[in-house]
Amino acid sequence: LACSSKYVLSQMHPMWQGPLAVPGGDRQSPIDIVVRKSVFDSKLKPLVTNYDPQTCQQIWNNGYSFLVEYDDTTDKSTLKGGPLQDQFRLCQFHFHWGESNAWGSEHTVDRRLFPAELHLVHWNSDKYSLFEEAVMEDNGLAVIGIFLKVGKRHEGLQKLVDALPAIRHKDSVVEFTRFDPACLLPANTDDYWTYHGSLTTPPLTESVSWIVMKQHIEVSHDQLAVFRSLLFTSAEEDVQKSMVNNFRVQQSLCGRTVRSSFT
Ligand SMILES: N/C(=N\S(N)(=O)=O)N1CCCC1
Ligand SMILES: [Zn+2]
Repeated sequence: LACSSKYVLSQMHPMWQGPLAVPGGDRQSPIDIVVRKSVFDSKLKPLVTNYDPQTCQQIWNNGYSFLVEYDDTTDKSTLKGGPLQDQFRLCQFHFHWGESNAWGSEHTVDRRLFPAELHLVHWNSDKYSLFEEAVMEDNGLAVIGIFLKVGKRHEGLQKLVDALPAIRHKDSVVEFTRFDPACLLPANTDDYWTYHGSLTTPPLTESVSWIVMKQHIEVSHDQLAVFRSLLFTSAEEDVQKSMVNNFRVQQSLCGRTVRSSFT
């Protein structure tokens, strides 16, 4: 992928409407994290998350993934520390996964694919007053990426899995309350990689400080199978398409440095 051109065509997943010209295009996501090329930065701090389960509002199928949305009208669920200078507000989290356990994540580590990846999306509430503003700015967003591996059942995830059959079709939404996203964080949140990148779905804006956790979480095969029972398509459409492989292809690093918080 040419990194110098003003506009690059991003190889969007076939499910997405054709190639999309992306402004700038030299700090796109996801990427492969080449561990031996990452640079340890001793100034990187531990992440500080402060999530209030009372701000959890709804879960819905947006036709790309399913999202759990939080009330971000106040600073009740926040992220700070890590590589961040400011305080960020949690607005939603969602996942990307494959049709098989062999692939599904957006980021890779030394080309290693995981069956799924969780993204917790936050926006800079010190500098902006709405997500929609922050999404256009260099330091507007911070997304925590967490890899999922197939193994033991994730008890905290089950409440979310049980809600999925109610949002099988695109644009379906159900109330979803009192869910603490902290239960989805790995035990160790001190070890992470961080780099400047973009959203991995439209509008693909280059406004994201990515924080990719080194430690994965485990979910059961059956829990992932329920993710795959979701549909890309709305109830009215004649042909129903399984919601799988909703990940973007890897983008060029274009000279960026990935920093690590650990040696
Ligand atoms: N692509 C996105 N997040 S991601 N996959 O880059 O974390 N989003 C699109 C609008 C809100 C978040
Ligand atoms: Zn995502």
